[in-house]
Amino acid sequence: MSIQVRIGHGFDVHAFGDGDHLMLGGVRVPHARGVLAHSDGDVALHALCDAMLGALALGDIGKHFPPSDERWKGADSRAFVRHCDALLRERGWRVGNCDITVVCERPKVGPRVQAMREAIAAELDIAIDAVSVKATTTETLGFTGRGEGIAAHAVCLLVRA
Ligand SMILES: Nc1ccn([C@@H]2O[C@H](COP(=O)(O)O)[C@@H](O)[C@H]2O)c(=O)n1
Ligand SMILES: C[C@@]1(CO)OP(=O)(O)OP(=O)(O)OC[C@H]1O
Repeated sequence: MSIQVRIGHGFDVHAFGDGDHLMLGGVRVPHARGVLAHSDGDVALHALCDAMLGALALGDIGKHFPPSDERWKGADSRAFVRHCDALLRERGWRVGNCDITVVCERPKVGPRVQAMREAIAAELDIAIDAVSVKATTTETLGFTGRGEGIAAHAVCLLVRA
């Protein structure tokens, strides 16, 4: 009998830099800082991509979208998610559910969670109740606690498409 589920994990970090907004979970979030990144720096979607790729041992986001490639400069990270989803689907899989945790002191993520879930569910063409987005601070500890950057963890379960 063939395996019917696969699991993947992803983790990403971006340092804060100049700017007036973040892209987070495919949603524009006004903020006093931006992030330093080659693409739009959407840490939540980058972690999700790594979880999707990891579930099928397809490498990581940097392998598929090298930072040395000018095509990805300022890229909308939703395109990375779509590409990863296409890779899964052409192999007979889709995301069954995913769970993302954003780690930062600011901005407050809670008010934008629903919009992020909707954006991600739309990209993956799955039900919104299969997409979880959560947030936590690190109680002022570490680089996130000092407000130097933002991190995200993601896990996803793949099921047969
Ligand atoms: N950037 C963040 C961080 C946290 N939240 C919400 O606040 C709750 C409490 O956070 P703790 O780190 O003290 O556990 C958390 O459960 C989140 O709902 C947030 O919205 N944005
Ligand atoms: C997304 C890519 C695209 O070039 O660059 P960044 O936006 O810097 O993001 P990172 O999380 O470091 O992943 C590496 C790259 O694939």
